[in-house]
Amino acid sequence: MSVFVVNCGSSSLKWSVIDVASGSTLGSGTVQKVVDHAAALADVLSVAPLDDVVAVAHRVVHGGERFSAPVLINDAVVAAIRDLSVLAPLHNPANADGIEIALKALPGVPHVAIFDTAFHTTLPPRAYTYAVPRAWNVRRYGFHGTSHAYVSREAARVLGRPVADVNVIVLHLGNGASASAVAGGRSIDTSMGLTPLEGLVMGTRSGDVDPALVLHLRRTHNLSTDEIDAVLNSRSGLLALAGDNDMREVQRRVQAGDRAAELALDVYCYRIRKYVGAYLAALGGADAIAFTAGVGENDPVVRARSLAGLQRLGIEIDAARNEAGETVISPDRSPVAVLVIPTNEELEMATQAAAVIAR
Ligand SMILES: Nc1ncnc2c1ncn2[C@@H]1O[C@H](COP(=O)(O)OP(=O)(O)O)[C@@H](O)[C@H]1O
Ligand SMILES: CC(=O)OP(=O)(O)O
Ligand SMILES: [Mg+2]
Repeated sequence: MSVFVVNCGSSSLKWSVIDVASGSTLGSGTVQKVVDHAAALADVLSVAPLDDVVAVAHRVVHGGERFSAPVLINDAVVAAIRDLSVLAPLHNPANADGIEIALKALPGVPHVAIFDTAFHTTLPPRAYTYAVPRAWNVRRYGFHGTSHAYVSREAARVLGRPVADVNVIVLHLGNGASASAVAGGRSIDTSMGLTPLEGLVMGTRSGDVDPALVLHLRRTHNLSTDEIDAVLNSRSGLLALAGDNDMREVQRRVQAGDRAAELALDVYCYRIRKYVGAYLAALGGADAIAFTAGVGENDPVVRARSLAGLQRLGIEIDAARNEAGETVISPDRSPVAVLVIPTNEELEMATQAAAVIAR
């Protein structure tokens, strides 16, 4: 029994076929620079091992107030996902396109939507409430929830303790990046907000800025709302500071003595450190800090710089373990375990989709 997992992004289509019982990947791939989602999916369908597929699991970034758990997809669900595009302009339109195309191509199996926001529906009001008029009906949602859920559970497993007993700070550092504070398996705070723009510095996104920056840009640079949106989401972050959104290239430039790249790296890591401090306080102490996703899993420099100087808080990294990318990169005596845990959003999605169709 396998599940076809689809992550249809704005510029790429990632897919895998996961055998749910064993957790093994029967096939996977990424189509980069997708312009025509229908053509890209048709290509994938011709190579993916779909014989035993019992469901299709679709990643959907924004579930808004409406979706707090995975759902079987029907026309109303697709329409609601499209309606949420204003809150995730980089993600939801492509997610919805992918679903519609896959529904046509694979009409014989149930399709399930898995929402990035779902894991964070446990946030308490004090964490999700912005101090703005209630009538605006805005709040923080949080994203990358599938990854934060999987990695926080894996962290407890590595520590050999029940999920309910451990506090974990998860640092998901991929193209998008977010931190979360997970207490006993429940997300109690996370760095992304109403949209996936808030929080950490990302490849092309600014993360936290003074909200008055937007007003300033409108007034003094005469930029339109759409222009500001495009700059903060697609032309900020590492790309704006270092000239490239890929951390590997930023590191190459740092090595070559590029001062702009050095500052970009410094800003990126310092922002992570501030969130670690905030979440240590929010949790009242953590048992583990887990790095995950492309940068978190592969970049020892970012891991070391983000947590440098935190020995007094019980946080330390063993240089050799960090360089080797071991699972536990803190010294054995360390009160807070620092972990490198490869995320597996595909397995998590497949498992959740299988649970939905079993109901
Ligand atoms: N060896 C590496 N060192 C530093 N950064 C890396 C490395 N490998 C991948 N990355 C970074 O990971 C990012 C992609 O992360 P990933 O989790 O795959 O992203 P996505 O959000 O698309 O799933 C790339 O933009 C790249 O900057
Ligand atoms: C929500 C989000 O930022 O997703 P991604 O990292 O895939 O861009
Ligand atoms: Mg990823």
